[in-house]
Amino acid sequence: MRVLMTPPSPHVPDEPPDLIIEELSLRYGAQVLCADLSVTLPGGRTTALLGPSGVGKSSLLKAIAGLVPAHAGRITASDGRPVTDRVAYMAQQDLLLPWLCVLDNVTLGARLRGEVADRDFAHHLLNRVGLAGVAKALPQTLSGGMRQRAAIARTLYERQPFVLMDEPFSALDAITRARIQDLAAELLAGRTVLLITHDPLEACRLGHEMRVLSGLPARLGSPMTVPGAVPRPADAAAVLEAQGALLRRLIAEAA
Ligand SMILES: Nc1ncnc2c1ncn2[C@@H]1O[C@H](COP(=O)(O)OP(=O)(O)OP(=O)(O)O)[C@@H](O)[C@H]1O
Repeated sequence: MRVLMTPPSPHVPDEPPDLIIEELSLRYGAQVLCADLSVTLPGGRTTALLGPSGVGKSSLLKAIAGLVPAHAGRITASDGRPVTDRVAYMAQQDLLLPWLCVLDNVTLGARLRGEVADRDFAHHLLNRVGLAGVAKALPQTLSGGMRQRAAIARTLYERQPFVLMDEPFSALDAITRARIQDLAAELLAGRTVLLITHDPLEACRLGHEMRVLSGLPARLGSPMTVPGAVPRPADAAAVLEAQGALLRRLIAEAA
């Protein structure tokens, strides 16, 4: 029988590092996405990042992960250690390897690092995301939402101090989404998380702070916060109020 409680994570640092972005400039050829962008993502907290399509949210995430080169600027950790080799990154596309079963996709990072895979933890995660019955299935036999849950399990399996998630719950139905959001909040406690979402309610449920990226070149609005511990109940008055305020800010920024 698989354990039902989350095993203690050996990788949560005592003092989760801040992620510090200084004077960052990102470009694709002549297209300038951002210039002189500076922000500190607080250690051990989840920052929800919203903004119009095409503003550069995914590119920012990829730059932090080291997948897109910065034209100028610095991305560092407050503990002075490197960032890119301590990042768990979940892209918009699930990037599951089609020739590996779900379980082997979840433990892929360990295999790539030459570590012995923690199969108990992987099974635990698959159980928690509702995929215990398809651990041995190939990704192409799963629905879009199931594939996304497998990718979430793979990201949570990594237990890195920095977690970057690009619209991780977008393919999930409303009930599954709420359940997996709760699981993510539980397992991401103590991590420094940047979560891209287009859903103001999701941002207000999961974010210790919310930021809106807008404009060309893009700039970040001041942080918004909501009282209460995450994950916040979707129907809490403070969450609904913040959701409205966030939506108004998104509309104002788009005008
Ligand atoms: N590899 C690339 N080469 C050239 N241009 C790119 C590349 N990736 C993204 N872009 C462009 O950069 C801009 C920002 O894209 P990005 O995907 O970062 O935006 P986004 O805010 O994440 O959008 P969405 O919310 O739709 O996912 C867009 O104009 C996009 O076309």
